[in-house]
Amino acid sequence: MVPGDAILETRELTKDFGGFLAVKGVSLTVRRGAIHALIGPNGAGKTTVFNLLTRFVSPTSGTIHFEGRDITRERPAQVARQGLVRSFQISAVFPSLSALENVRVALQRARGGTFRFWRSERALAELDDRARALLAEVGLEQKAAVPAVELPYGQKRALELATTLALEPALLLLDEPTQGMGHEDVGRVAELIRRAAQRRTVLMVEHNLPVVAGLCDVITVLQRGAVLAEGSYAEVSRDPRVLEAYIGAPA
Ligand SMILES: Nc1ncnc2c1ncn2[C@@H]1O[C@H](COP(=O)(O)OP(=O)(O)OP(=O)(O)O)[C@@H](O)[C@H]1O
Repeated sequence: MVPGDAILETRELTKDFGGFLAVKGVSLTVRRGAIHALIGPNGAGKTTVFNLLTRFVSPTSGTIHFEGRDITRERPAQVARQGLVRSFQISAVFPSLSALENVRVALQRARGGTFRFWRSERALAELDDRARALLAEVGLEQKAAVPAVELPYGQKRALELATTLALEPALLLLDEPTQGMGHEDVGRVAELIRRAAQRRTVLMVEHNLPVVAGLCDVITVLQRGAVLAEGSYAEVSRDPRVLEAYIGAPA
């Protein structure tokens, strides 16, 4: 997908935690269809930006527009319903349920609002096609019957991704999707993100720079709460200010 119009725009987004400016005037444009990374040294404000976007935290000043609509003061659930969804925001994996059951529950929540225990087996079975399609999308079609607790770590993360995709995000926020993974799982998850991004926009916080280099169209570098640089990986990785922020010395 060629990145297009802006799906998300922040203007001068600022968060003051009792005198400490964790986010300072961040104006960020995420283009439709892009895989956009937010990187930066520890404490740069990446998580706070995510919390502002999902409305877990209210900005001190500035605005957030999603799909052209001002969501600056909306509630997290409203924002999620409009399609701005953070992985693990709503979905949680139930360990004793099978992979398929987990995705079915996520689909029910997305469609029905509340978890309706009284739904018949037959009604649940109707969700199976969609649930199986989502499992296939994350490469777990052979694991449908396996209880989530028995899946290895990388597959559990893939299942979490499937339960998030059940919410039909237009913009998927991923918070360090490869954190804590071994080399093999990192490659697999990167491939899953690439696939998921074929029909969606992705904004991710990621510390693994080779993953960012291989996956992301646009990279915004934050430092001390402000945007330091933005561009392709090739551009930002040779920017002396970025090198200095990461290495702590001029290039
Ligand atoms: N609720 C809070 N109250 C006060 N300070 C906070 C709060 N949340 C975050 N901060 C501070 O804001 C700064 C930015 O934190 P944030 O977690 O957004 O950075 P980050 O870029 O996500 O870092 P990391 O890569 O380590 O996760 C840090 O100095 C942090 O201590």
